[in-house]
Amino acid sequence: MQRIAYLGPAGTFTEAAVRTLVDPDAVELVPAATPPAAMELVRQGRVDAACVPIESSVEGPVPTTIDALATGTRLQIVAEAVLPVRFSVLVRPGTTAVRTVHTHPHAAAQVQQWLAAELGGAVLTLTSSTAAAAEDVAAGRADAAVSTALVGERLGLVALAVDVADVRDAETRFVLLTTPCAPPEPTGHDRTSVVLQLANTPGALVTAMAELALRGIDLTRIESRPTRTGLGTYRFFLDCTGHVSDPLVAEALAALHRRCEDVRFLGSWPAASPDAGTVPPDPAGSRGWVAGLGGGRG
Ligand SMILES: O=C(O)C(=O)C[C@]1(C(=O)O)C=C[C@@H](O)C=C1
Repeated sequence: MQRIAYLGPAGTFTEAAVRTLVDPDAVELVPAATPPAAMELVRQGRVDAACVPIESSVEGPVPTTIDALATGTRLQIVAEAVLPVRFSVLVRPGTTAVRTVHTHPHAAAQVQQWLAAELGGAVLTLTSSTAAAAEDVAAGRADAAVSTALVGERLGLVALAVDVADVRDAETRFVLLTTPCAPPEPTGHDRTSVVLQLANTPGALVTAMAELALRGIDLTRIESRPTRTGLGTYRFFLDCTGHVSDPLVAEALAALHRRCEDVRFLGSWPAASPDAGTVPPDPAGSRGWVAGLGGGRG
């Protein structure tokens, strides 16, 4: 039976995400304390894959996830899920006063206005996940948790408020990671991701991005993170539409490989929403034209 690690404990949004990506009855789900810990289990061969949050529509990237993708042995994204994120504020039955609130940093950022308005005096403590926060409430270590309705039911907590979110329609993207493998077959609505290490020369980033732009490939996300080797030294995370087997994407990746000090391929996988678009298939037949020149044609 395949073993899949996820950001636990049971009841996190990440568990809900992994359940949409794999058949939960056909795999063993293994909770891990943090995204890097889940990813390390894959690197050590102790699980077959890991599901971790990577991006929130409100808070942007999940730094621990993307840093762990850029360092250590390479892992590859093979699938993604995008889930709507709505929080419940959970307390033990009979709670009358809330002096302490526990939650995950991304959840805190998504409910800060609500917390200020409704539980202004309460002290906020950050936890490794929303489910860990709910476990703290059940164990009496906190008065309230910003968490999921599901985990509240599991732990016998009651909701002080449901559907709490400063920003309506917030979503989080989760990815399923494995050791390097042949990417899933292209679907026509795929996403490709790389991490670039660029020389510190004028125009290095803009020329790297131009390799995508000139080929009509849509850049869907760009992120920079410090390499931690000195001030002002960053690596860049680029997501674009298309699949490594699309000739234009392959050409762009080859060009990036020539231009950059290092390119780490993070995978090509089916996009969760079809808005990922497609990459033009070389409509002018330019590749065939060049190939023909070698044979004296054209
Ligand atoms: O704590 C959880 O339930 C998670 O799955 C993590 C996570 C995140 O890292 O963004 C997922 C979605 C919410 O935005 C809050 C927390």
